[in-house]
Amino acid sequence: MTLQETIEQIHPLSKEAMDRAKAHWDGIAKPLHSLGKLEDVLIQIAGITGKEEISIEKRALLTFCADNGVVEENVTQSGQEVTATVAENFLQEKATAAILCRGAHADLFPIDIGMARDTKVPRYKVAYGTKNMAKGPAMTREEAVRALETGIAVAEEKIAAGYQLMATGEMGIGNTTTSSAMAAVFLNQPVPELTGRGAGLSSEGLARKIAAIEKAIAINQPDPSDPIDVLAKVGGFDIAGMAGVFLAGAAHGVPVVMDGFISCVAALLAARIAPFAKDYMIASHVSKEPAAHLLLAELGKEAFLHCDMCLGEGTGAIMIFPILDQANAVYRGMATFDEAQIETYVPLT
Ligand SMILES: O=C(O)c1ccc[n+]([C@@H]2O[C@H](COP(=O)([O-])O)[C@@H](O)[C@H]2O)c1
Ligand SMILES: Cc1cc2nc[nH]c2cc1C
Repeated sequence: MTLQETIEQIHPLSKEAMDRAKAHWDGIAKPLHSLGKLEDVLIQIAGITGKEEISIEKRALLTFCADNGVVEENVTQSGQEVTATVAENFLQEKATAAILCRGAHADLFPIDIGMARDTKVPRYKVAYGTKNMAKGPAMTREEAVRALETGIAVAEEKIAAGYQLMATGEMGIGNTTTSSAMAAVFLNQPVPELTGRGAGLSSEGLARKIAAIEKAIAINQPDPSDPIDVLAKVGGFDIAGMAGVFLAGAAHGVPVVMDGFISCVAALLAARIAPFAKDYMIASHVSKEPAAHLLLAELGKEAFLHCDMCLGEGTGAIMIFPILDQANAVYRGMATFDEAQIETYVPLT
């Protein structure tokens, strides 16, 4: 579907399915709501799919790989060539996300949405990297829409293949610089408060990164009320691809798990494009990057894990798959009050 068609297909969650899922939890022989957020997330998934039964066995991690022209400003610890190296390692189970996917029974799909080099990673390239946003717009508006629609198309491909749960990930040297820029515009907060050390940076490097972001915002003047303008001027192709996945998941009734800082920025971009898309997103962890908790708060999301992770690739999102599985095992397999011959539990007030 096009971006516009996708936006038009995004509706509120099914309240009826959520009521049925809640009633199912309440009938299970254990104190009411004693699995807390684990109960809530399955109720959310019921609302997303419209079904009381939860099926999340077939799951995919979509990891968008892209390069960022702003690396010219010396805002990263490693060189741009690392993007391509790690991206190829996804295919050989040599990157962290690949190992975690194996453990969580998830299929990993790396996607070249805009790397500066060609690799063996499936090519959905919008361009060979973005332009340096400290000197002008990172991409054209047309490229921004095409990158969003690439994410939508990849997600739709996986949904058509039967995937029931999707996670978002990225790989792109320099993408914490673009993410901090987008976060500063969307949250209307000072750049230094939203900017961290990314994949590792000295204090001088951090100062250069803050200056580059401030310059990019000053020269491009992104319009906070126009999310695609913000993406085009100070964003990246990986962020656009992930936002496309959030939008497609919402349009097709498939839950999408958020990852760390960059993924949270993509989630906020999707929510600014289509506000109901928020309800289809599941938060996983709180990244160590300073803006992560602010983005989650803005989205009204609470994460399961606080592990100070800042690896990206979708690693935090995959970490919650076993947690969701355990919750679903209880939801599916536990005896009800009737079966366990326990009188209905009445909560103390
Ligand atoms: O997901 C996060 O919260 C996160 C935080 C910091 C860094 N990263 C990863 O590190 C890379 C970006 O870091 P940098 O310093 O090059 O902007 C990129 O490939 C991300 O996957 C990821
Ligand atoms: C080695 C390496 C692996 C990564 N994975 C995600 N971002 C990364 C950045 C670096 C530098």
